[in-house]
Amino acid sequence: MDRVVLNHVTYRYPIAEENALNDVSLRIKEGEFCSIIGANGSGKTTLCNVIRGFIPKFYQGDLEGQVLINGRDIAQVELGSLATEVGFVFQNPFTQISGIANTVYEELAFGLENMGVEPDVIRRRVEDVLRLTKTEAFRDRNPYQLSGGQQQRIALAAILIMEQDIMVIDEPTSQLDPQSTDDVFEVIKLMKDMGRTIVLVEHKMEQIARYSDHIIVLDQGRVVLEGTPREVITNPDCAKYHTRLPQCTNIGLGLKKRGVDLGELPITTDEAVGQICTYMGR
Ligand SMILES: Nc1ncnc2c1ncn2[C@@H]1O[C@H](COP(=O)(O)OP(=O)(O)OP(=O)(O)O)[C@@H](O)[C@H]1O
Repeated sequence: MDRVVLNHVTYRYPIAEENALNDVSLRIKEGEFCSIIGANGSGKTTLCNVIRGFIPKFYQGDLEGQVLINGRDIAQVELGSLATEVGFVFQNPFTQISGIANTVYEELAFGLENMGVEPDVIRRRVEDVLRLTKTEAFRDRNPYQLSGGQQQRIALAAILIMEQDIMVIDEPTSQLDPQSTDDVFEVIKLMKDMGRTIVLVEHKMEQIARYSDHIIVLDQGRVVLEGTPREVITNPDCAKYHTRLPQCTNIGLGLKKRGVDLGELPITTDEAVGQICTYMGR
């Protein structure tokens, strides 16, 4: 089943001179990990805002085309109802924290309490999510006193607990160090393993190559490339759209130029290590 479908979506912000999205058509299947990449200003956040219904519900402007979430046209769906199907996390976790919870435990319980979920069920779900996201150590800490990486994991835990099908996650690691980035990707992978559909905007190509099922490349509001990580990353046009290739792919290309052919271009470190070992007869 397709969780997200866009048919010929074009959108222009109020008083903007250019369209932010131009005739975008795409499909994101149930359980798929789909990454959106592209240069600054290519329309990634705008696309996220379309999928979570903020365009056209909060943003005015001209929207053409059709957006289906779980088969329903969002033009006919209330934002409140959409919020039960689409969860989202954005770049700055600080802005996601409710500001009224004294502890991480209360922060995680907050959304469920608002929905009137039974206290026993809330306790069980909070415990489960703390365990699954390996954030038990923070349970009694004030969310504002956590580091950026820890806050981002709590922001992800807070949407995981809501049990929506579709997770829209926009540049969650842009302010994080490498270890925190890995921790955040582990939580996103956990969401995928739990069957959630992931729509991720990211610039970190190593992680995108490793975790995604599908990559969509945007350029000036258009879908210019899409496919599996291998199809997109090894496409010679990929770099043209101001996307960086994974380091191991660059190394593969560099070796090829010097006459060392490893076979298929590696897109992950593990692949590169395997190919180099084979080449060296190890
Ligand atoms: N609220 C707004 N009003 C008018 N124009 C906007 C608004 N938000 C974004 N835009 C414009 O729409 C286009 C797409 O912006 P968007 O933020 O979706 O790109 P992006 O790919 O997410 O960029 P980045 O990587 O910098 O976050 C840009 O030209 C941007 O200037």
